[in-house]
Amino acid sequence: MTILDKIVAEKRQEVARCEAETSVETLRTQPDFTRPIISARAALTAAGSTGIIAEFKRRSPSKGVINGTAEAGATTAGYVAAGAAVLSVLTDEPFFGGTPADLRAARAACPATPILRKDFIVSEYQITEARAMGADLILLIASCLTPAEVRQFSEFAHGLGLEVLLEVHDEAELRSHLTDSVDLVGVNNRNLATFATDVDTSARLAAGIPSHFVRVAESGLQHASTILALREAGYRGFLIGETFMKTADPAAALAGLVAELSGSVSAS
Ligand SMILES: O=P(O)(O)OC[C@@H](O)[C@@H](O)c1c[nH]c2ccccc12
Repeated sequence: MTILDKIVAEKRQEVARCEAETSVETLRTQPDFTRPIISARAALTAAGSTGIIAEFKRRSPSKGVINGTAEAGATTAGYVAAGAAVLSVLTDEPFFGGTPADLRAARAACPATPILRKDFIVSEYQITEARAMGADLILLIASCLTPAEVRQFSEFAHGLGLEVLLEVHDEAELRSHLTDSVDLVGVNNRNLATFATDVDTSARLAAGIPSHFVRVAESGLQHASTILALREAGYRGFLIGETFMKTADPAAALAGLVAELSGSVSAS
C-alpha cells in the first residue's frame, strides 16, 4: 500500500463523516457558495503575471513539519503583496496539517486572488465543500481517479462555476486522463507514490500538453532559472510550497524569487 493509497482510504472515511455532519443543502446556503469566481486561468495568462501559485503548507508526509507557526490569513496576504498570481491552500489535516479554516482565512484575507483548494478529491461532496469554503478552483489528481471520474468531477465543478486543475505525473497518466473538460494541466514533479522529486518531469511532459490548456509545473521548484526555463517550455503556472514555507518569512522568500524573475536582482 503506497502513501497515496493510505491518504485516499482515509479521505473516503473523512468525506463520509463530513457528509453525515453537514448536508449538501447546508453547504449550498453558506455565504461564499454564490460569490463570483475569480479565474486562475486568467490570472496566470495575464500579461506580466508572475505565474506563481504560492502554497500554504504546514507539513507533508515526505518532509514532516515545514512550518509550525505560520498563520494562513497573514501568510497568504503576504504572498499576494509579494506578487503571487494564485494561492493554493492545503485543506487535508491528517497528512498535511491543513484545514478548511485555513482556506476560509485565506479567502477573507485575499478577496481578489484565485484560491486552489488543495486536497485529495474523491467525491462530488468535496467539490461542493470547496465552493462553500470560498475556493475558485479544485485539484483533480489523476493517480487517485479514473478517467471517467475526472470527466464527471470536472463537469460537476464547472456546474458550480469552479475551474479545474488536473494533475498528472507521467506520460501514461497524461494519455489516459487528459480531457477537454479540465482547464489547467499540472505536472507534478513529485511522484506521490514514492515522493521522488525530479523537476525534469515538467520539461519532459510539456510538449504532450496541448496549448489550449494552461500548463502548470508543480513541486520541487526553488530557482528563478528553473522557472524561466519552464516558461520557455510553455508553462504559465508554477506551484511552490516548501521553498517559501520553510523560511521564517514565506512572503519575503516569494518577493526574492519575483525580484530574480523580473531581473531586478541577479540570480547569483
Ligand atoms: O512544496 P513543493 O515541493 O513546492 O510542492 C508544492 C505542491 O506542488 C505540492 O504540495 C503538491 C502537488 N500536488 C499535490 C497533491 C497533494 C498534496 C500536495 C501536492
